[in-house]
Amino acid sequence: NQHRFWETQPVGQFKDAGDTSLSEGPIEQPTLVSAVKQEPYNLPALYEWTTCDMDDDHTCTDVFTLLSNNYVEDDENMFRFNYSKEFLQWALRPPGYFKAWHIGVRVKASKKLVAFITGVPARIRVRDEVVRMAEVNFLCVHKKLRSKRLAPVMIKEVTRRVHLENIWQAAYTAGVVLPTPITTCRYWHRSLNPKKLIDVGFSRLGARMTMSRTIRLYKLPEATVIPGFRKMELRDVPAVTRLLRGYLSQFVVAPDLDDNDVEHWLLPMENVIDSYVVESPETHEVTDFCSFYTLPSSILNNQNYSVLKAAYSYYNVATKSSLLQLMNDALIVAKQKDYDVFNALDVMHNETFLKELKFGPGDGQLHYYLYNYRIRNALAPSELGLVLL
Ligand SMILES: COc1cccc(CC(=N)NC(=O)c2cccnc2OC2CCNCC2)c1
Repeated sequence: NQHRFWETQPVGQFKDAGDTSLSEGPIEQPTLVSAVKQEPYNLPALYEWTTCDMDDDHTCTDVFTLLSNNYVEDDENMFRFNYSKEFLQWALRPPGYFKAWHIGVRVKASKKLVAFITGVPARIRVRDEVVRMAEVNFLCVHKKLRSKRLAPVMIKEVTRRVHLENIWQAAYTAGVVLPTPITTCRYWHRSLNPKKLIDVGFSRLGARMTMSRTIRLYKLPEATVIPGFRKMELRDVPAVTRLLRGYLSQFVVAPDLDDNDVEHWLLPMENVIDSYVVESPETHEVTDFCSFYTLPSSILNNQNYSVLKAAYSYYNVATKSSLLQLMNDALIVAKQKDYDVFNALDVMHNETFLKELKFGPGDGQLHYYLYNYRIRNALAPSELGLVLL
């Protein structure tokens, strides 16, 4: 009965797999917003709903602390995602966001924040339909409250609040298999600081490899190589939007980004999002673009280090350079900025550079899901053009 909850939801059900009579698209039709349940779902006695105002520093600190101590860990419980406050404010306040979708659960007596779930609005294209969706993320229940069936009520509550805004679909990811993934990605890691990665147990010294040989293997040039490679600026937004829309149009599922979205999601912010363009020295045209976001992980028990500084590949478009050369420059910049590791999923055209740039396969998978939208056959990761934070 581990999928007891998901069998009640409008998502692709395992029993429907292979049923070609089921059409692609919404599973349930929208209702009138006035027909949506107006009051929040019931919580267990001692708890209350709270809307987390991410503009308020104290609330932001409460959210940061809950996630820092209770959010996703790797399969061996050696690392835990440690999103920064600035990152959370960026991730949760895109154009058109709803404060009501930043949902917390507090202990009535102490007001302690013990659970969290969020949605942000996004326009996601599925084949040639642009669908208004919620990107649901940061579902977290305090370690001491697990198995109280809080997660299903958190999911129902964010769904209810999304319905109140007349939005009927959602996109989300998970490291676990739920009904039913639209695609399953592998994640890959490129060592930048192999000595630290081996010391903290993230990587292991290769067979017949010495530490000095390993350090040499992952060594990168001090400076980027592509002429005209520079940090993205506000004036680049229209060109980057054009590049991105052109590139993403080839994927089955991808965000439908306009200038406003690109300005929010891709303008560089220190220790949150890094974005670079290649401006042709001859024509001054912007021909390529690469980006990565900053998501450190707490190292749960190591004498010498407490934080793993990790970069996560975001959106990259190469039209004049090769994607290989462009990502090599991204690695060089990440190394310059003292990142320990550069992570990427095998989505979009990423598998064309992973092995050649010395990425190694991670030991887990990331499953992508759509809520209330059926995709007839699961996609290959290379058909997916969506990266969630
Ligand atoms: C190294 O520290 C970790 C701390 C917690 C979990 C994991 C493994 C893991 N689950 N990694 C990913 O999900 C992952 C690997 C590569 C790229 N993006 C990823 O996840 C992103 C996107 C989904 N939301 C979390 C961040 C690693």
